[in-house]
Amino acid sequence: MDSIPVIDMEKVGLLRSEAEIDVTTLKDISDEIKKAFTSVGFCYMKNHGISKTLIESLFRASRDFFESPTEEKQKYRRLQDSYFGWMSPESEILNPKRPNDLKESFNYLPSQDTNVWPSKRFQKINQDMYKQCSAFAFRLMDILSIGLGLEKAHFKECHQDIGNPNNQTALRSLYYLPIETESEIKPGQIRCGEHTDYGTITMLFQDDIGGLEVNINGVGYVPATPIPDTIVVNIGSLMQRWTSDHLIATAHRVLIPEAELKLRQPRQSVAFFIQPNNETMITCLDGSDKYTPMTSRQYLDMRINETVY
Ligand SMILES: O=C(O)CCC(=O)C(=O)O
Ligand SMILES: [Fe+2]
Repeated sequence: MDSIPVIDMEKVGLLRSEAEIDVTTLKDISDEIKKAFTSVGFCYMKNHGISKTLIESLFRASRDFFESPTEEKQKYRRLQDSYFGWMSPESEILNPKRPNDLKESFNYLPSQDTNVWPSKRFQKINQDMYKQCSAFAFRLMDILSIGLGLEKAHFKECHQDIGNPNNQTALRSLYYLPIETESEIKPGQIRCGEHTDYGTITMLFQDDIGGLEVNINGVGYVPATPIPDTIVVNIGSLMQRWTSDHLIATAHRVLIPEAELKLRQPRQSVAFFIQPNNETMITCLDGSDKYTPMTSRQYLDMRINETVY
């Protein structure tokens, strides 16, 4: 596979109730998804059933927040030993060989909510989005369990505490600042440096600006061109480790689009980073000893420690 496939989730997405989805349907779709995740590590999903109105509301509310004065945003900044809250522009470096990422973000985990928000509305939209993303994530868990020949409930059970303190699954709104002139950009600086995601799976909602690129094996970096109403879904490195490199966590990055018009525009995206419960042992599912077992939390902490802040 040398491009990112589009998978139709109509029969297994949130437009269907769980009772409507039989194992044969899950098996069929899991074969298709597995093909994508064992080769490209990425796919687009359409007809996922997550409310379009809710997604649009989150993009709008996040943008209002990011475009508010820095002094205002400071009130909601991420506190030490917590992931919840605002992270200022250029505060993260995903590829240490490059200058700081040209982005800022707002992270939400229900269990770390300090109840300090720019507005009740922003909080409610994040809460609702977190719930819908979790519901869709559980559908993905069933599909992956079946696709890998495990009990249907296997991955669901390992993720059942999403939203609770012993699970680090997070919703992150990202804002890539508009670049007024090229002189603002340091040599080698991009919107988000090359990296693989840390967890099980990432669900990414992007606007129409573009810039996300995916390093397909044997092909090189290809654009993950925005396709309206789809989510970009990719495997994280914990899942690659868990499956002894069967499912692959593909490196990706966000460039600054060259087109003059787009250069002066901000870009927005929203990511839902799915993590297993903290104490879940990540032991190679094929019974091999390719990777040393460690808990989901130990693995996440190891990866976070490698990220430069
Ligand atoms: O904004 C994007 O399109 C991708 C962001 C990303 O890869 C990440 O935050 O892990
Ligand atoms: Fe990423």
